[in-house]
Amino acid sequence: MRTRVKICGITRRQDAEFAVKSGADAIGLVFYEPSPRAVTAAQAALITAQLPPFVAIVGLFVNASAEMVRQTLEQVPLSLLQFHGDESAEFCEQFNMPYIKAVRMQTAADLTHADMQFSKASALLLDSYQHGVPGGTGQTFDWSMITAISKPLILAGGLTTDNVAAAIKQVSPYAVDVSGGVEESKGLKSNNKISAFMREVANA
Ligand SMILES: O=C(O)c1ccccc1NCC(=O)[C@H](O)[C@H](O)COP(=O)(O)O
Repeated sequence: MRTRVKICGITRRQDAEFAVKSGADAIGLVFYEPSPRAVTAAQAALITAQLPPFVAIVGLFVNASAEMVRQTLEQVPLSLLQFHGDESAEFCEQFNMPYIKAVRMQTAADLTHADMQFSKASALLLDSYQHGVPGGTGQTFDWSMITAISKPLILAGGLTTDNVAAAIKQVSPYAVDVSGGVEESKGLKSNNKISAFMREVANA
């Protein structure tokens, strides 16, 4: 099966459109103010306004209030929610929307525990653990910690054109998620890097 691609941390409309034109299955919008990739709901509405159908628009939240998630949902046509903080399963499930739970991998047990705890998640997204940094670290983690789970697995954390083929070969994820690896500078994506990344995934 083809490996899906999500390009996360999009802050400009032209980057969203180029990602989709290049074959990305999903784009991610970061609704977490301390991030250099943060967007407001109003910006996100503009970024996504002209996107074609059948592309998933994923809204990323880190320990946001339920009210903030609801307000964002009112303004942005999100297909999926991504929770990248310490949210409980109960919190994630209250919006009656499909959701992805991010797991910051320190040990293999983190994955098996999250698989059970977030039994209603559409997928688990595995990211690198770095103390005090919720995500977008640009760091890989030890993929040998990954074991089979009961739901689709999205591999993230430090993926680039140089390592994504090896990652797919070793992990066989449902999808890969990239942010820093396709940027020219924080928050600004590079068309050349997106094209090269998509080529590597297609050939993997
Ligand atoms: O991108 C951020 O700044 C960010 C901040 C807080 C939580 C998550 C964040 N990003 C998540 C992602 O973009 C990716 O899903 C993932 O962390 C991989 O990022 P990267 O290692 O840069 O490819």
